Amino acid sequence: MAEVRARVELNVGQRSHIPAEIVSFEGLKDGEEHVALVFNGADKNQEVPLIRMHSECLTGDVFHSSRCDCGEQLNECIEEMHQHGGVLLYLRQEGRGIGLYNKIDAYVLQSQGMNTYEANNHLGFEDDLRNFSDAVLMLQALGLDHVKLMTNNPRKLNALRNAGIQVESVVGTQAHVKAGESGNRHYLATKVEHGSHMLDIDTINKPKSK
Ligand SMILES: Nc1nc2c(ncn2[C@@H]2O[C@H](COP(=O)(O)OP(=O)(O)OP(=O)(O)O)[C@@H](O)[C@H]2O)c(=O)[nH]1
Ligand SMILES: [Zn+2]
Repeated sequence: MAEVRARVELNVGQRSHIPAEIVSFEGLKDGEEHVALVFNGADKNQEVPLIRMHSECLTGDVFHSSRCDCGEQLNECIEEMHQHGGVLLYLRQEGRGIGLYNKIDAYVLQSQGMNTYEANNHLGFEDDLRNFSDAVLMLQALGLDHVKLMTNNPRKLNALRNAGIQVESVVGTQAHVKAGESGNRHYLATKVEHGSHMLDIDTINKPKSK
């Protein structure tokens, strides 16, 4: 069991124009400072709020790196939740759980020709070290057991369903394709082929059908 530690208002988004609340927790198990952003009081006002479990990506979320789509997904999610309400779980799972320095080592290998999963394996890590049990604790602490889930990753859906959270529907994020040699097309294609992500990279920056 986890519980809410503190909850306070702040404005977020690229122009700091979107009202939200940030929530911290007691009793999480990973030892990481995961937080939730709540939009429009959705945990209290909505029976089945939209949620997203966003894994931290410093290079994408903060620096908008061309190597991935994380920052664009984060902005898309914040805008969507501004419109419709929702709960964004920001999970401190940098590099799919291997950490920032290891991810940078993986980038070095990717620059030499490996794909994202091969690079992880070469460094001695599994494809994906994330588990979502703290995310489940956070949802439970917020009293959420019925949700709509924003993701393209079937592992996240399965993790919630296996933990007894009712996922009523899944909403995909857009394909945020960045062209060129330093772009993320290969990264996105690898996620589809190897990670079973439900992403149509030929829909470039258009909403997926839901
Ligand atoms: N190890 C490693 N991690 C990466 C790499 N690129 C991005 N990440 C991490 O991947 C995580 C995001 O996971 P993704 O697989 O892109 O997407 P997802 O969160 O599983 O799925 P969505 O919900 O659809 O976004 C973040 O923690 C990033 O830091 C990479 O090349 N190597
Ligand atoms: Zn990223």
